Amino acid sequence: MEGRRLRGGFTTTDSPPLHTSEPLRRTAFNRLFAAVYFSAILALLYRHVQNLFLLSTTSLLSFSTILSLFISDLVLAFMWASLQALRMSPIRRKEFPQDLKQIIKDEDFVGLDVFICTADPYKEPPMNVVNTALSLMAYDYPTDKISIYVSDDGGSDLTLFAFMEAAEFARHWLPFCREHNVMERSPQVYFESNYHSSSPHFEKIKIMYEDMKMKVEHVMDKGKIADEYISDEQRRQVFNKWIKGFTRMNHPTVIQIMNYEQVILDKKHDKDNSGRLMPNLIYVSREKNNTSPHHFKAGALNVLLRVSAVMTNAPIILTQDCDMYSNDPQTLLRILCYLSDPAIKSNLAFIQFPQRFHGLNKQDIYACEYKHHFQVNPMGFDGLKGPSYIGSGCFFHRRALFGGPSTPVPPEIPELSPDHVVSKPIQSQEILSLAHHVAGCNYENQTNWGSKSGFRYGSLVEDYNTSYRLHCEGWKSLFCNPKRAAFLGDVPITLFDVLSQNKRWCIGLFEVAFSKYNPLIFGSQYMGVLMSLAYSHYAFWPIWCIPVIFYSFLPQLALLNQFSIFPKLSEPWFFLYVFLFLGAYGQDFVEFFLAGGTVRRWWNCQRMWMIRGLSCYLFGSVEYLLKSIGISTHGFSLTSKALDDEHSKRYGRGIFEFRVPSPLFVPLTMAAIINLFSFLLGLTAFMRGNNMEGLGLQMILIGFIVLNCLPVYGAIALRNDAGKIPTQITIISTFVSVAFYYASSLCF
Ligand SMILES: O=c1ccn([C@@H]2O[C@H](COP(=O)(O)OP(=O)(O)O[C@H]3O[C@H](CO)[C@@H](O)[C@H](O)[C@H]3O)[C@@H](O)[C@H]2O)c(=O)[nH]1
Ligand SMILES: [Mn+2]
Repeated sequence: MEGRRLRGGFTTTDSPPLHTSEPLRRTAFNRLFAAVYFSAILALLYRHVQNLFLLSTTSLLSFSTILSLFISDLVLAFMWASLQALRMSPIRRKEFPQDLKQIIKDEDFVGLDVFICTADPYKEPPMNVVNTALSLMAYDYPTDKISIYVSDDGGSDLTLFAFMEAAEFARHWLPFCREHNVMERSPQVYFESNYHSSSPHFEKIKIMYEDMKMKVEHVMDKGKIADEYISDEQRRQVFNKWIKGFTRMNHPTVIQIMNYEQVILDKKHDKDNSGRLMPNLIYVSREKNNTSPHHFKAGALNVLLRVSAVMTNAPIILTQDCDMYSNDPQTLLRILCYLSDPAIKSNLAFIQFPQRFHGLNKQDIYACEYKHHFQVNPMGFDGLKGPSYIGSGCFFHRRALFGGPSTPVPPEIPELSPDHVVSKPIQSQEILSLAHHVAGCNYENQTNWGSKSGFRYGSLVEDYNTSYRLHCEGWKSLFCNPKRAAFLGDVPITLFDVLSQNKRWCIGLFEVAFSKYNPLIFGSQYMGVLMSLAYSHYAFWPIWCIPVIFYSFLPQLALLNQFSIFPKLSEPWFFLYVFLFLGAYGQDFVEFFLAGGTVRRWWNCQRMWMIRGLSCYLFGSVEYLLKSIGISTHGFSLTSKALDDEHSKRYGRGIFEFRVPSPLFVPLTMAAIINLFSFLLGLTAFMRGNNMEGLGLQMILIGFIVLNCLPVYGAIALRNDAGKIPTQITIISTFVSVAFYYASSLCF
């Protein structure tokens, strides 16, 4: 494959290619560097083993110190080695949607069912969810081929109300976008952008939008729908379903097909104000009760999979988080470039777009862009069997969710089969009652849902888990990363939210790592060594906490006791350490930079890696452990997408927001304190002219960590705003640090 430009998407020999792929130029370097770096790792491990067993003067203390460093370095080595799988054959793809029209006709465009998940109207404001839906409805695509399904796990009449209003607005918004060739199809983004249309329609549509927004926000403020907003008997009947005892965890199924003119039209699609057909818009809140497991987002997606099968059964499905609006109306044309290529279509499970975000601050202080995870590593996966699914911005072949390419798993009723043709209008009674039936909370009992078909259960990272299992079944996937982001979403803007989100991922990843489907053992039999290594890299993500914690405390406590644990500056081994450090950080930087990153953002990214190591990787591992012995039951802690003015301002200025008195911050605060004190002590010893040769490497490491902790010092001592580290966290951390110091001085 190397060196050759792969062309695909031909239907006749002289038509232009619809997509190409080429290997990244750095591939050869990556392989060479991996060989060199691997030798260096072996040398380091050799040194540890030698120290462990061959030194005659080994005391218990130095033995356990060396052992700790050895374990840490083994973990680092494993994480490094598994990552190399993604550096072996990365590729970059390009598609040419402008040539599509020459090859396929409008009527050949495939049907698309869009799934949008939302789960809490207060953490995920309905106006945002509505904007996401509107942006997707307004794709440049035959509108009658699109159906939007909204899953509301919050079971909220407020969200439903917002969608009823949105349906009204959509009748005007869609033709407006077409006529004015609007690029920003999320109305919120469009009206906020500096662009001002001279069209008389502009003011009119803006007023309509503001009017809708005002109504929805009013309803949100009041927490209920005022009578004056219930315009007719039909709406009243819908909202009457929210009777006393209807809670988000306990309620019957609500399925509401939006009709754009508030009259039921017995046909497949409604029309917009210019007479064009409108996409279907369907609100689904699945049945819930306190006794049946609902499997969080995976459960919600499986309900949509079934409800949509009964109603429209489009062969392509787009899964979308409620904050991820469409930023490019042409995205569907891009995916058609792949779908129309018979050479890749047959075993292609999904096409994944990267998650990209709006509203990141300039330096991305919490490294929420996840550039490696969402943009760099998927290219590495793409050169193997394809990227993993990341929950949003992913186009599935419906068929891929029903067994392997050559081993189909038929659903329990024929109406759910991917080949089933829907012949009745979606408003018909039979369709509606079947849809309610398949959305019931006991429907999945004794079926393959969540195990052999649909989105897979058993992990809080249902996305990772599902694609892993699909790849094991023999499916492939591909990564599509156009210059203009296809989707843009929200990022959490407080450190606590970021770390809680990461903690959930850690628990979910461990749930896969320590299941019978462990990617190293099970995965390697079905996907090959490289894919299995790549998936393992993520499955074992939380074990980063082992080296991060050891390296944040051990050399520091040793230095406080004048104890040397690394080679002297004059020894050749010193250069090995320097090479290993610079090599890993250097390569990481180059990849980040080549993917369009800045130096500051990279710096923050490596800082966040350290912070995560000292918080969520550790707490996630502990929580996973407690969960597996039945002590805690961790649910899906939703990431808040609601913006608070004061937070937003500080975030915009790049200031860390701690605020919450959470134990998550204790190890980090301790590391900051201990590193600072050991650094100061080392510095004074150096000024006094003590011989520091044996402690040189320790000082360099500590200096690096202190630099990384600068925002933490500010948040402990120099700030007075509400976002600083809460005083009790500082006090606890100081006490524990002092205790650590005393304990260490007894040992060293
Ligand atoms: O019981 C639930 C819980 C969550 N969600 C939805 O799942 C989506 C993701 O939740 P969010 O709180 O935004 O989590 P993130 O950590 O930001 O999401 C990332 O990680 C998740 C796995 O943990 C993936 O599902 C997401 O697609 C991916 O963007 C949202 O649309 C939620 O409404 C549900 O529908 N039901
Ligand atoms: Mn999210």
